[in-house]
Amino acid sequence: MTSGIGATVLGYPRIGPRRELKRAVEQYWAGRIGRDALLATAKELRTSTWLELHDAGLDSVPSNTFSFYDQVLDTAALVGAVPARYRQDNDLDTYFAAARGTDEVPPLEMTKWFDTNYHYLVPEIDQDTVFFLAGGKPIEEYREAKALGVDTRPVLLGPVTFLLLAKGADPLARLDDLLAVYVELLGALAAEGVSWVQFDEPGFAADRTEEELAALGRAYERLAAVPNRPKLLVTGFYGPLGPALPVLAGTDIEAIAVDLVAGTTEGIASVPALRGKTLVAGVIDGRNVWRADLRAALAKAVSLLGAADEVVVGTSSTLLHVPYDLDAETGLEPEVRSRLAFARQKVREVVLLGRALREGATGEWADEAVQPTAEPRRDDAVRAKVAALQPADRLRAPYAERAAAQDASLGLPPLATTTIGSFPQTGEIRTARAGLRTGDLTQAQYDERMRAEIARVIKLQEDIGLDVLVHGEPERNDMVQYFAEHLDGFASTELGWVQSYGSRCVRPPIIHGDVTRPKPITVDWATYAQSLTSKPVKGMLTGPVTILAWSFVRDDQPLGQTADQVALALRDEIADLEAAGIQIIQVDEPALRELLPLHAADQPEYLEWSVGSFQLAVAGAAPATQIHTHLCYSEFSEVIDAIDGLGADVTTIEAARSKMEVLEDLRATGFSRGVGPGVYDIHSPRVPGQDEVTDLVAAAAAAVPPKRLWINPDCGLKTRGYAEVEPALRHLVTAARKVRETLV
Ligand SMILES: CN1c2c(nc(N)[nH]c2=O)NC[C@@H]1CNc1ccc(C(=O)N[C@@H](CCC(=O)N[C@@H](CCC(=O)N[C@@H](CCC(=O)O)C(=O)O)C(=O)O)C(=O)O)cc1
Ligand SMILES: N[C@@H](CCS)C(=O)O
Ligand SMILES: [Zn+2]
Repeated sequence: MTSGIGATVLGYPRIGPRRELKRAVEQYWAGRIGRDALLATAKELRTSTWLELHDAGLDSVPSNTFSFYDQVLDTAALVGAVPARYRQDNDLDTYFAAARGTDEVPPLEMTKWFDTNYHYLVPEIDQDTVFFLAGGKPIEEYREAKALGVDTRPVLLGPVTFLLLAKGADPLARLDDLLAVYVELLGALAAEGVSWVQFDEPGFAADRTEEELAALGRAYERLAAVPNRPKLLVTGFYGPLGPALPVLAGTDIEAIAVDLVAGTTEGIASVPALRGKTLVAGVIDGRNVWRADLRAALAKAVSLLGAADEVVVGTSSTLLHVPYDLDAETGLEPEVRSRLAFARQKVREVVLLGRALREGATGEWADEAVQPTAEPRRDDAVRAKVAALQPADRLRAPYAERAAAQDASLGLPPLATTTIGSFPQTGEIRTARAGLRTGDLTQAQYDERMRAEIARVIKLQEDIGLDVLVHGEPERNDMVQYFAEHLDGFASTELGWVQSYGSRCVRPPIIHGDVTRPKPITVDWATYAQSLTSKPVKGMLTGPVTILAWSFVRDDQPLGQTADQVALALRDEIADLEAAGIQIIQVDEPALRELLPLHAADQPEYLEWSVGSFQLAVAGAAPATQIHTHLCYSEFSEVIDAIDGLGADVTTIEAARSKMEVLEDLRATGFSRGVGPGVYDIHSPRVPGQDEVTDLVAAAAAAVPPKRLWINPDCGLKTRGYAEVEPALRHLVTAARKVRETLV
């Protein structure tokens, strides 16, 4: 009755413990290393991952979790669905062209991967897409691991989720054609001697229609019917599988993995078709960094014994979203460290639990399970403030009153031009920050360099002719981490890198206790910038929802309570900026959509606390202070009402990359305040031509009254270089002027 799968993790980080892949890929793009050197780095990373997971004692080790950029693009490449316009001399360059665009063609659209801070490239699938087995990545990686003595379990993005994530005319209608490729692939994997294959179907952790559920059932019936195939494990992480669980259980696959952190054990035992299958109980949190309560996790797994033929232990999701190794961190306070587990530590938790489930809760497991953990930092003053909050604390003056006060004090033209905040993070800026870290620069020397950079950026914006300026955020390593480093209740890591998209990584801070602001954070930089120009300079803050979304958040109290603590800190910061003479303040909330629960039933509660915390942060601002917010990286149609509810005076939003699709949503909701749909896609190195930007500005002007329309890029410019940014911003300002001239 052994399943042969046993304790396992559903996926693993791939960027490298020291971001080796990021460096190699970026050097390859810059032409500084060749293809062989890049491939060698990739191989070393895969090798060390497989050996580490194998040596740690996992019963089954996943493969094909490596990616040069994104697993969804990998899947498109595997099934021959990379659009022909990206074709280059070789497959690797075609792949990177689709990810990053070329001088001639923009890249594939990129958007949020479920409710995470990872971003995937959106496949384009329609009736003309010709699917075929175009690559052998899963087979090659299986062979590579086998040569090291590790018999792995290839992981594939499931065919139904792949189509659900695609854009085009009814991608799901192409399921049968796509399945033919998966069938061929399963045959090829079987011929290699593969014993298990994992199919990820996270699309089914969200609400799905009957038709989509039927497609899921049909897909796995078909794959299970392949003769002499490997055994099939289907996963559905980031939430409960809900009605998809009986559908999958009704097929002839061998195993199903359930997320028992975002979901519960409820209802699982009542799916009779699970008997005869293996259930991978995802009891170790793949998304957060808290050390598991091993006894509670074991109890959860034990409660499912009998629900299936066999129950084994796993992570709740892939470990892609957590850092590699807690042991690499040297600066964490012992109390905080005692509460944490990163990917490597989670593997150990899985191994220990697997043994405890099989052999009994004794020995090493028992010792580990009773290790004490520290209590979270407590601040009674902030707790009392949150407890005493009233609805009025989240209310601003009516918009009409605010708009009149702002018109009078700011006097901005129609189609006012601005940027989203950051200017390029140049090598010099990053070297200066590295110098501050190592002691090569004193704090005073570092501050001086940042001021010089701010002065340069202000002069450049004046020269380009922008209407509302920014200080450029040179002093920020990241828009969330920077604030975390200046607030109490947060911890930062040195090497806790997590992939955000492609080669771009973040180090999510850890909110381990009550949050307070010891002193003003941004005021000196903003006032210095304002002192250099007569144009208004926007103060720049990150909002409470985004700070939570891009951090690892304590799980011992409701998220709304933690968000309100962060909001109170930001409210004090806004008061200090206003007092220092800053008239426009932007509070970025790019992650508002990201945290939206996947199930509609859970969404109202989320929207209440998230919108409420933003309102709490900004509601202390005077009517004449113009509050901007900025959103990007997502489809926003689902939360357009919530965006309205934030009560910002101006909302800048990503639009260029999706060719202004958001304008239709804005029109449909009757959005009545200032809005800046992005007219420059900053995710691509490509500089948009003058006519292209002018066309986008004209399209925006046709959809939004000129007085309320702002002209800006899609997002901040920190990932770009000046060679691209300067001409693009000049095109943007010229486009705004041209369209302004057409207004009567
Ligand atoms: C807007 N986005 C963000 C998201 N999440 C965030 N937490 N932050 C965001 O801005 N999610 C959605 C989007 C898209 N995502 C990203 C994510 C990441 C980047 C990005 O540019 N990341 C940088 C790292 C930024 C950083 O922390 N920089 C530090 C350290 C820099 C560094 O590598 N230093 C070197 C030494 C210096 C040198 O020689 O260069 C080192 O440590 O070895 C800093 O500036 O101090 C990345 O490089 O991946 C963009 C959008
Ligand atoms: N102010 C930030 C927002 C990014 S979403 C920036 O400009 O980088
Ligand atoms: Zn943005």
